[in-house]
Amino acid sequence: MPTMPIEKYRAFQQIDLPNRTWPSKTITKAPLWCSVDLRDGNQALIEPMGHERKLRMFRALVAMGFKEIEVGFPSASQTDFDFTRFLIEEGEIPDGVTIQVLTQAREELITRTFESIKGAKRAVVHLYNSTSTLQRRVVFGLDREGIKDIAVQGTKVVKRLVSTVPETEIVLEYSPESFTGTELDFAKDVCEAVMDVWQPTASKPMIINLPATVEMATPNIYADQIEWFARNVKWRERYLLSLHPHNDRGTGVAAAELGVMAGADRVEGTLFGNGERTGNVDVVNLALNMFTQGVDPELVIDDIDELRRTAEYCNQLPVHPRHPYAGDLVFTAFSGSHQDAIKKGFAARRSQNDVVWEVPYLPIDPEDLGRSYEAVIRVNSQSGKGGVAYLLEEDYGLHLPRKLQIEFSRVVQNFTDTTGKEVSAKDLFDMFRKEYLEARYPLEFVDHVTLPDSHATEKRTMTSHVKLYGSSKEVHGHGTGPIDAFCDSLAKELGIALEVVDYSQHAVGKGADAEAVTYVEMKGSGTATLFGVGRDRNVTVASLKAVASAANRLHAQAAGASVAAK
Ligand SMILES: CC(=O)SCCNC(=O)CCNC(=O)[C@H](O)C(C)(C)COP(=O)(O)OP(=O)(O)OC[C@H]1O[C@@H](n2cnc3c(N)ncnc32)[C@H](O)[C@@H]1OP(=O)(O)O
Ligand SMILES: CC(C)C(=O)C(=O)O
Ligand SMILES: [Mg+2]
Repeated sequence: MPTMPIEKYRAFQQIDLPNRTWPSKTITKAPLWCSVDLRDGNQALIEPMGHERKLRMFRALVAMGFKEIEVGFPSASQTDFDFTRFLIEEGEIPDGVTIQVLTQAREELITRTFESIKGAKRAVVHLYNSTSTLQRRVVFGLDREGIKDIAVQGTKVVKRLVSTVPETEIVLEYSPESFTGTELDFAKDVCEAVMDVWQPTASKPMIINLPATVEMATPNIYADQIEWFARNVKWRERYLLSLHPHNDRGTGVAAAELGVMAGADRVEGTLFGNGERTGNVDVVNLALNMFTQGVDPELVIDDIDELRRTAEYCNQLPVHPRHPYAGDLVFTAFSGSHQDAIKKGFAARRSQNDVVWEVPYLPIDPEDLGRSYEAVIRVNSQSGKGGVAYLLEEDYGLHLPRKLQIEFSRVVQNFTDTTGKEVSAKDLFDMFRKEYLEARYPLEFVDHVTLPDSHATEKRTMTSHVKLYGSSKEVHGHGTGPIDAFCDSLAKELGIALEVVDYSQHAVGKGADAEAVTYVEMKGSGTATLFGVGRDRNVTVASLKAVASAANRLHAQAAGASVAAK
């Protein structure tokens, strides 16, 4: 017994194209892009764009470098008509940019459409009628000839009206709407009939747009349909073959890519895939896919966050946090092993000065899209030491030794496991500060004086002022350096036995603001070691503070708590 009522559905029929060539093609050049945000995207919105939102979107599309922009369906709404007039009358359309307007193949609608484009230098008049078996039967109640006639009559009207806009160069675009549900021989028949009326030439080609109005099959089938069409429909050099994929099966981008491999010249789509139902094909996704293959996408997408804000404002719809390239979380790694690999990838790039982008788990350099690395690594309970260390390094300039990374990540893990929450870089630094830099109880280092030794040996005597359980004390120690001497004084005068196992130091900041950070790994009376960290403008003071930090942490550990947990 099937789990679902499969008897209600039929498999899409394969296309008979045994010698298909598209599977071995590579995309080496960007197609002509046409944005349909202001029409197809707009018609799918809960609240269609008004003038102000349309203009903001139009300007963003122009700034990106779109050369063709479908600005509306002027015969359908006064807003779209007025907007088209506004663009023309206010000189908003830069040279090299062509507006496109959609119309059904109905005379009164085409006439109104022509009224909307008067005065434009160039305009694509996009004529459509549905040709699929289903729509022929249930929507139009017409046979093939009847449907072809709608297309032919519509084209004749367009041709006749060209003389009403003498200052405008008209390009005809014809869409056999619901192409993917149309028999290929019939799509050919209709499109050739339209071409017979329009008489395109190689120097003045028309556009034939083959929409996956509804995505009905796997993307290879769409590619087969496109290749079949390009090979079998006459006058290939007299028309630009355009794709208009929708995303019903979630494969709109794949369909467009395979369609381009199959010979398409042009792609219609929207920013971030807004559009009817599951959307139109996402042109940003497509363009950036090309970019990651070293192909010039011929669209500027260097501030993807701003572009996303524009789309979200105009469409009044959010872009999903995991949306390819654009989502808030797509350049973010929470998981420990990914963070570790990304951190190493960045370090390798820095040391090798590589031109070619190769960082594990990051298919594109976020900086190319105007996104910073800051958000790349984020820390929650799934994260490891690498992510924690990365954030402290990137945001606070702290280069934690590897063993300290492991030690501190336990403190972080304890917190994230308990709260279940993400921790920001600032949270991490606060934890680090409390755990190490502010570990001042019971021992606080106050200051020190190093005295020249009267016996001219290598050792020196150092007097330090400390507080122990809040009481000021002066202690004296002997050693080859300040750390050595300080440990000596702590052991002899306060009974705190400490041994330095490892030591490292680096500067944070530059010039007058520079500070030293010292990390000391120390051993108390037991065998386990732990770290102390000190920070100060004075290099020696930073080291002595680090020793005190370690002493306090050993004390806290002996008492069964981390300093941060107190
Ligand atoms: C796949 C796509 O995205 S196609 C674009 C769809 N976009 C839109 O429809 C948005 C704007 N549309 C509208 O505002 C309206 O549909 C209008 C103003 C264009 C037309 O409105 P109406 O005149 O009320 O007609 P409606 O849209 O209901 O169309 C239905 C009629 O047009 C016919 N029709 C539909 N599409 C076409 C077409 N492309 N060419 C010719 N006739 C068509 C239908 O067969 C139907 O005819 P009938 O009334 O004789 O049964
Ligand atoms: C008007 C046509 C091209 C359309 O939007 C579609 O078929 O999806
Ligand atoms: Mg569409």
